[in-house]
Amino acid sequence: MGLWEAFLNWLRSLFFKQEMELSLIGLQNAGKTSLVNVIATGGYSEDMIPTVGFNMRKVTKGNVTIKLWDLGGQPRFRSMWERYCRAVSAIVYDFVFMGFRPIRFFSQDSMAVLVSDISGLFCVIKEYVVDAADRDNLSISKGELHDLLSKPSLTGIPLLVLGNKIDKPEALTKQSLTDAMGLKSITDREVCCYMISCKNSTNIDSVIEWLVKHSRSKN
Ligand SMILES: Nc1nc2c(ncn2[C@@H]2O[C@H](COP(=O)(O)OP(=O)(O)OP(=O)(O)O)[C@@H](O)[C@H]2O)c(=O)[nH]1
Ligand SMILES: [Mg+2]
Repeated sequence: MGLWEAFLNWLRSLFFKQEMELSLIGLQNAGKTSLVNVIATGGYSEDMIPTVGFNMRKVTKGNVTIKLWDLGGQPRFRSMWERYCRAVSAIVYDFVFMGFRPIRFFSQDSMAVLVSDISGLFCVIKEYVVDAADRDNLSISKGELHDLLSKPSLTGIPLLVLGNKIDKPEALTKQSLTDAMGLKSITDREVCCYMISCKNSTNIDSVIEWLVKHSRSKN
């Protein structure tokens, strides 16, 4: 960035403070709190405590202040997702890719692992990964997102879908994620998808850029 441009940005920041409010949702263990940490401080830890209820954190990037609602992903906290998504500038839906290398139906089996996180019965459902029943669970997972988006209170709110943990070899491709979650069928709002790794800070810049772009003027 040239000196002149930096000066202009500084001048702009004095007069045009931007702010945005963001809800981070997704299944337990998806990496939501890790993403908040990476955005806020660049720090990453393997040793995380599941979020109970929610945490709120304010992060400032340039002249943009981002208020992040980091919601718990465990089943008992999911009923509050809608409440915390109302009136925010954008929804970020965070996915986890983990588990085992499936034998068949690569993307679906991987997503079935994701579904197992919804149920909170990871060990039990893990055994169904290559079973046809898991494909039913995949549609439940997809249903979670589409169900949330169908709430009238969330009409038109832009959606950023993040496929996290792409550092893992079993991670889905962006195309598989898009297909598996039926993202193409969402036509009533802006939808964007990035594949990220909090661990390696992959594509975190793009996420921040998207957030800053979607912030709104305070004055
Ligand atoms: N390999 C890998 N692990 C990650 C990544 N991001 C997060 N994790 C790990 O995933 C686990 C869960 O991360 P959290 O950030 O606590 O997940 P969460 O979505 O906040 O979970 P809840 O608060 O229960 O909803 C931790 O062990 C993290 O270290 C990543 O990019 N790659
Ligand atoms: Mg958390």
